[in-house]
Amino acid sequence: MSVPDRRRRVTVPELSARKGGTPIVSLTAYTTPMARQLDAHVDMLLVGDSLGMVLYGMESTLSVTLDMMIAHGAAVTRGASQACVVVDLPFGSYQESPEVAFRAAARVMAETGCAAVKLEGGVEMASTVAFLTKRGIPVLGHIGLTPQSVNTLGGYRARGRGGQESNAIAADAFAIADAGAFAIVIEGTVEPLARQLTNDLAVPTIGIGGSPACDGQILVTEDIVGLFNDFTPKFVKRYADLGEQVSAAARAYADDVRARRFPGPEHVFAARPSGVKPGGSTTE
Ligand SMILES: Nc1nc(=O)c2c([nH]1)NC[C@@H]1CN(c3ccc(C(=O)N[C@@H](CCC(=O)O)C(=O)O)cc3)CN21
Ligand SMILES: CC(C)C(=O)C(=O)O
Ligand SMILES: [Mg+2]
Repeated sequence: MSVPDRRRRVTVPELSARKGGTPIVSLTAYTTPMARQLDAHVDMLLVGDSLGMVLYGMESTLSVTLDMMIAHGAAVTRGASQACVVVDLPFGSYQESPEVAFRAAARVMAETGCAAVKLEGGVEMASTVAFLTKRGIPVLGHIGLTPQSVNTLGGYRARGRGGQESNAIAADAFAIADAGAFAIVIEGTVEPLARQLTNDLAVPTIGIGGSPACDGQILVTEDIVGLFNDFTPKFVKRYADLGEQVSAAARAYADDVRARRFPGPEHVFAARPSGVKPGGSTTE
């Protein structure tokens, strides 16, 4: 139960085929070094627009641009050779029309080398999901707590409490699945609804504050390793405290410099390199 044995990249159809099987394991990645660390351990890497909040200190995901997603998407595909890489379409790049969405998604696919895009929304986005999938762009759906709608939802609160909201989220899920999404992220949604949708949909569900019943799980990597501490959603489990380790390293380095313990002799370029043969030439 550690590193899956793979030589090649996980494909989108392979993710779809995991419905009801071994849970799909997914994490976010925004950079090459993090992608390299995660690649062997997960089935899918998501370049999430959460990078606006996690890497750039933005208040929400609404200010993230298509150029930012493309730069980080390309960085992640350079660091990953095994996991399926999916890139979020940012707010404003796809909501206007299927044609506008296709233009944005085609840039993402061509300029990052990712395998699929993710977009937020339900019934209102179904025609766009169909437009993209029919033209060769696999789409991962995202319903429930959709952070790009934080202003209409009124905050990052759990969804699906109450019959009307529950029915609306179910309609969203079926609309996106019927439109051809290869899987659907269910975020911040009460367990009974996430469980029912997982049972009723033919495509895999990937939960983030969904439920253990989902066909897979996803979290923001910085949340689980303690590198993002502005807020911690209830659905996050902490696996490491790298933020504390970074602080400790910086503190130790600062102490060393101030006490003149660093740099030591081993960190200094000598005037004459030590590897010179007697009487021989150097490569200087
Ligand atoms: N680092 C990070 N992790 C995420 O999971 C994440 C992002 N950023 N950015 C985009 C969205 C925003 N998300 C969020 C943000 C806050 C809460 C949160 O604080 N939820 C509270 C309840 C808040 C309320 O009731 O108003 C909780 O207890 O979970 C949840 C999800 C999920 N996504
Ligand atoms: C957490 C996931 C689902 C996401 O959309 C993001 O990271 O932006
Ligand atoms: Mg996102």
